[in-house]
Amino acid sequence: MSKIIISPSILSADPANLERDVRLVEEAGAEYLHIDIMDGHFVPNLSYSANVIRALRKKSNLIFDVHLMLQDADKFIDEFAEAGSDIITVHQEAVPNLKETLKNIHSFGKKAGVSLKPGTPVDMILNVLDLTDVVLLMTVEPGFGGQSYLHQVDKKISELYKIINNQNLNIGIEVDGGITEENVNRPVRAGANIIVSGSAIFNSNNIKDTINKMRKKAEQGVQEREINNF
Ligand SMILES: O=C(CO)[C@@H](O)[C@H](O)COP(=O)(O)O
Ligand SMILES: [Co+2]
Repeated sequence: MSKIIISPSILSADPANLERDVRLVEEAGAEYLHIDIMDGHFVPNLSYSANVIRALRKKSNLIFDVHLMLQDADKFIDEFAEAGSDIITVHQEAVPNLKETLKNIHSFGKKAGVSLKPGTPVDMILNVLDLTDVVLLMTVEPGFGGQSYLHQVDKKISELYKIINNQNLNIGIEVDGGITEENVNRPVRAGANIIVSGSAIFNSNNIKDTINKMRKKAEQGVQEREINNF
């Protein structure tokens, strides 16, 4: 069974209680912490800076999964690496020379991710898969938490899953946006193994219970995938 990784997105955490909320998801068994960085240009919203990563690094042993929604990501890789990121993901749509950016991320000893907006085809990253540790498929338009999952991305997830399997590559497939315990089995059935979830986790009454249920439902998705031989 391929291991499911849960990456709670702190965009939906309580900004006045970030340390507490990060501790809650860590105690609940999450493996990653998803940190959205927005610049108001690539996406019409602003969020955290590297300072938040630097501060949380002292408080948490979670794997920091940093999603850069920046028009000028290349300018900031060194800063986000130094601040304590473990995985640094850039958007294919925002980076002029993706190969060089991924090599730069690796030069800091970090894992390199590439993200695609819902409308960007998988073809756009086929030439960089050998430099990629994680592909982050957006299942909403990037910019905001609390949106609804776009089911049309399911096809793209299974397309990528087949490519990765056929080429025997060691690349995680991460999905981000609108994921809840009710729908998580769908992207997993299609091939995803890293699950980002913000509002469904942080707005729930019982974070631990929600993460446990989400993981269980995701594991069912893995079984369904294996049975159907997707
Ligand atoms: O990158 C983004 C949004 O651009 C996400 O990581 C959101 O933070 C996910 O939030 P939910 O859709 O799960 O509420
Ligand atoms: Co994100």
